[in-house]
Amino acid sequence: MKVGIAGTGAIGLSVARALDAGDIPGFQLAAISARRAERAAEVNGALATPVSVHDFAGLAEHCDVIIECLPPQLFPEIARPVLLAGKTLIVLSASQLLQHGELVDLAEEHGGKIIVPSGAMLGLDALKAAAVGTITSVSMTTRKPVAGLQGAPYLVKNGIELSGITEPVCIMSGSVSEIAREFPANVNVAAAISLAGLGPDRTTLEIWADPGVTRNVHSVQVASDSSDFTMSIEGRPSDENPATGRITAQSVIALLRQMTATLRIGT
Ligand SMILES: NC(=O)C1=CN([C@@H]2O[C@H](COP(=O)(O)OP(=O)(O)OC[C@H]3O[C@@H](n4cnc5c(N)ncnc54)[C@H](OP(=O)(O)O)[C@@H]3O)[C@@H](O)[C@H]2O)C=CC1
Ligand SMILES: O=C([O-])CC(=O)C(=O)O
Repeated sequence: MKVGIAGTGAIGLSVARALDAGDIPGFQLAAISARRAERAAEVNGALATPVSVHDFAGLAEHCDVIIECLPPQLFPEIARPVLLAGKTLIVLSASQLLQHGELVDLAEEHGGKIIVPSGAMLGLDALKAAAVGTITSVSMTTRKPVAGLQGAPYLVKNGIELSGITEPVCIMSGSVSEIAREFPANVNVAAAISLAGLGPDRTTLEIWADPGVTRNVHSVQVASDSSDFTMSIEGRPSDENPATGRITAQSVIALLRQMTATLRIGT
């Protein structure tokens, strides 16, 4: 299958390299999309087999599977042409699905598929299994280094300055739906958890800026009629973007490998 990568930053570049190295059987990197021609040239320079560069419509036309690794606000621009063409869209900016439910309808109408990888989170398998029964509560806490939150629209709008903090500060708490509107680049994990479990209105979230952590730390507590469980992950930052955990790109590679695997483990 031909893969197109939209956005070649921390996640996109890592996945492009794995495809280029032949580490994902059954999938071939066919095209990329970049904001700047220099970036596209830089990425192609790092690949053994350079690929063509397209705009989003071109990726939709030339590829079977398109991996969205873009700044969150561009999500509808890539999702529309891909889903209209009935192709498969792998979504990293998962928070955007909460605001763009119409794109799921578009996929349904045109035979497109939307896949949200586990990304920087764990335990989506157990949560989906619990959701077959009755989940009573899902509560999540995310702690981030201050640098990972700088520039978030909510902080800018409310004039919240975090650079001098010496103690952890709870920046916002509420439902995932409420928080996703204010922190689009910081709640992809929470969005995926909510979509796998109780839904964004009933999944609660606290976001902390913590000067004592150097990694994103996500903890989730689940209560259900089949099981109660607690999950926690400390993601090591990627080299290219300290706000993005290194495991995120690895999760996409694992997802692609699983799509063609004979032996498949986990939900
Ligand atoms: N689901 C999950 O668990 C996780 C999801 N994410 C999300 O995944 C997404 C990607 O993350 P990450 O790779 O770290 O982000 P980066 O900022 O590292 O990369 C984004 C890339 O998109 C490029 N880009 C910007 N505009 C365009 C455009 N118009 N056309 C093509 N490319 C463009 C940027 O180029 P340039 O540098 O030139 O602007 C950059 O190379 C983000 O939304 C992030 O929030 C992140 C971590 C975990
Ligand atoms: O932990 C990460 O790598 C990124 C993150 O918080 C998110 O996108 O929700």
